Amino acid sequence: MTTTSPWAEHPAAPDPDPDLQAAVTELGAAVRDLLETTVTTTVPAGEQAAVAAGVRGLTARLAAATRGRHTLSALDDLPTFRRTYSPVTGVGNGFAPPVQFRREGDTVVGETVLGLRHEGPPAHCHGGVSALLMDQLLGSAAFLAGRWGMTAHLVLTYHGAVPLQTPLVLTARITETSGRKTVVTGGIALAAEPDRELVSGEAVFVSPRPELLELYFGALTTADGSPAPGHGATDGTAL
Ligand SMILES: CCCCCCCCCC(=O)SCCNC(=O)CCNC(=O)[C@H](O)C(C)(C)COP(=O)(O)OP(=O)(O)OC[C@H]1O[C@@H](n2cnc3c(N)ncnc32)[C@H](O)[C@@H]1OP(=O)(O)O
Repeated sequence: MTTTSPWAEHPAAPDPDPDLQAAVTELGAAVRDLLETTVTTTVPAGEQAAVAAGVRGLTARLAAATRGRHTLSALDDLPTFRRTYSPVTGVGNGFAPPVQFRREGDTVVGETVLGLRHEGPPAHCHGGVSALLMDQLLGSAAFLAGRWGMTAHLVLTYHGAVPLQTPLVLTARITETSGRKTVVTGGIALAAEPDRELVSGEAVFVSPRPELLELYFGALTTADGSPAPGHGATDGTAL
């Protein structure tokens, strides 16, 4: 398979600690419920203030040990793009629906249901959240075909409002490949009406030239402090 991923030739990390994976997944789910409930609750002010104090106490417990932005989580792996905290697919990210994408022939498909934490117009998805989903969907289609890249161009058309709390289907396919560039199209539709796209779009993904890879990712380390696969230790001048 032709690949444009700078990490594809590096060995995948071993499977993560199952206890940590389970705990992170459960914490992500609990925070997801919390986020959704904070934007839907109608309990009185005093009760909300009391809950806020409790949440701050829990946050302090988690803050006892944290990582910086140049350190991958212990659950993540670049060669396989295991990304636990993605705002779209990450089981550990409470904002994420989360949605998982899979290949079906030459198409990439994902199903999801959005919540009120994703609201823009009342009862409907925020246009920026649709863009977030589309970026990840189209990027995943490139990745699942072995062609990783960063988003260089993303154009969307909003044909119809995307309802919350309603099953959705996301589909995408590659339309063109050339050198480091991959062009992908796709859309979001109701699961009940998969042929009528509410959002459609096209994106160009470009695997960055080596100088940019070094600038963006040169300082990355794995959770144990080793240089991330594909990157040597740097002087820390990466962005
Ligand atoms: C499971 C994993 C799933 C992953 C999904 C992830 C989805 C989310 C992805 C993201 O959010 S990435 C974050 C948002 N994007 C960025 O921050 C990228 C910012 N832009 C850049 O860093 C650079 O512009 C970029 C790396 C995209 C390209 O820089 P390069 O210097 O490597 O590209 P270069 O100028 O050499 O062009 C290489 C090819 O791409 C083409 N190209 C570059 N920019 C383009 C553009 N904007 N539109 C169309 N084509 C473009 C360019 O014409 C050329 O085509 P040809 O080879 O045919 O001549």
